[in-house]
Amino acid sequence: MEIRTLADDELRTAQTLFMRSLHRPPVTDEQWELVGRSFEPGRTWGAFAGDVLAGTALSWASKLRVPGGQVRGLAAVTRVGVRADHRRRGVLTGLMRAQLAEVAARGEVFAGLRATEPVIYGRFGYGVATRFHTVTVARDRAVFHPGLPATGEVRLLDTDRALEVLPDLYERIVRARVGSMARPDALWRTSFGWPIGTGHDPRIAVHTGPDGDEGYAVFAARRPDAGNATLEVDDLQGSSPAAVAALWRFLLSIDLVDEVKVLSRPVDEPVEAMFVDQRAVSKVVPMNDLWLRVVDVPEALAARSWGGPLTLEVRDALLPGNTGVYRVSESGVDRVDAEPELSVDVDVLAQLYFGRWTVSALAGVNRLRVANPEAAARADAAFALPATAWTGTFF
Ligand SMILES: CC(=O)SCCNC(=O)CCNC(=O)[C@H](O)C(C)(C)COP(=O)(O)OP(=O)(O)OC[C@H]1O[C@@H](n2cnc3c(N)ncnc32)[C@H](O)[C@@H]1OP(=O)(O)O
Repeated sequence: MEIRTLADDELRTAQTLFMRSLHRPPVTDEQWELVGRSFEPGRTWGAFAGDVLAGTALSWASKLRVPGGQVRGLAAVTRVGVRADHRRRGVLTGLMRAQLAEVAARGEVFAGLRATEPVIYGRFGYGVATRFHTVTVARDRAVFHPGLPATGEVRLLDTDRALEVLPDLYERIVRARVGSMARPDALWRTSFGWPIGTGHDPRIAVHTGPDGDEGYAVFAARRPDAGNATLEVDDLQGSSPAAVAALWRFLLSIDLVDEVKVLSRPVDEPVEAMFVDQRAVSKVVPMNDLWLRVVDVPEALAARSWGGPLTLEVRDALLPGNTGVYRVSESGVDRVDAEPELSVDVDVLAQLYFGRWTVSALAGVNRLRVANPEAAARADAAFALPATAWTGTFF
């Protein structure tokens, strides 16, 4: 099997392979006009069995905001697929190894992805780092609490104008949010259900408050055969609770709608508390958000804030340069020759990094090793975050 980055004239074959692997038809010529521009140079991998392209994976250059507020390079991995007649022969394994080496060579500290199936990526060192809630509100019960902020105005934008407004607005909104990622241009253009023949017809609402644009929602109506529609909101972002509330007010004011379903909200957002009758929130479904791979362990440890000192061992079979014992604290990170208080595999580090789990919780199910109960408490304090992380971007 030969594994190498693809040339420009091989990208459409790779796109077709990926679409087929998700049981979707190849892109049309018209769609390719758009999709063809969403590959970043030198970042699309192919695995060849003889002349046949058997598998592919790509990444986009992005950035991730870590605990404490610093940002570091993130390879946003997507369009992973292996031909149905070449599965379970190590094609993905070869692609993942090559891609991780590439990401490390680029100096990107993290790789991240959204997984179709949770069993695929743990073996390559990825772990679920953040979670989100899909929230559905029934319109007939949705009476807002009288104290809920009601500020500003909402206007609808067409797609072209939205592509000018939303990228900057998004970057401003997430500036303070730990776990958020920068959205590559390709993502805005292709992965947002923009009308590229999917039958999806998204509309865009922007909220303006006293200081200008403060939030937006991208939504589309799914109409059942009989009755009113469900408004499916693919993306809702606001710079403050007031901006988010204003967008909920707008979405729930739209006629011929039974319910509003927002795909991704932070797990600690008090949506129920917006309503007089909290049963207005008819469904909350917890989901995996970002699958994280720490590619450069010392840099990732140095970039984030710590709630206390800790001696931590990390084991990484695929990128063995990461394996070692680290002393972390607010004043920095050193490799040390010492007995660790906590030992983790690199996929477990990903699950601790943004506070998805506590060390004590994972010790209870043997996903890591702590030297003693006091060490578990110290490690909990070291990893603790003041606020829940949320990524909230699909790619
Ligand atoms: C970020 C994204 O783009 S997510 C999209 C991922 N793509 C898809 O889901 C499309 C459909 N699926 C596929 O194309 C392929 O089945 C892939 C990419 C998931 C796996 O590719 P393969 O080349 O078959 O994987 P590979 O042979 O390297 O498997 C490595 C190991 O993972 C296991 N594995 C891989 N996929 C799965 C799965 N879906 N379920 C269970 N085990 C799996 C294999 O059994 C193998 O384990 P083993 O070495 O113990 O036997």
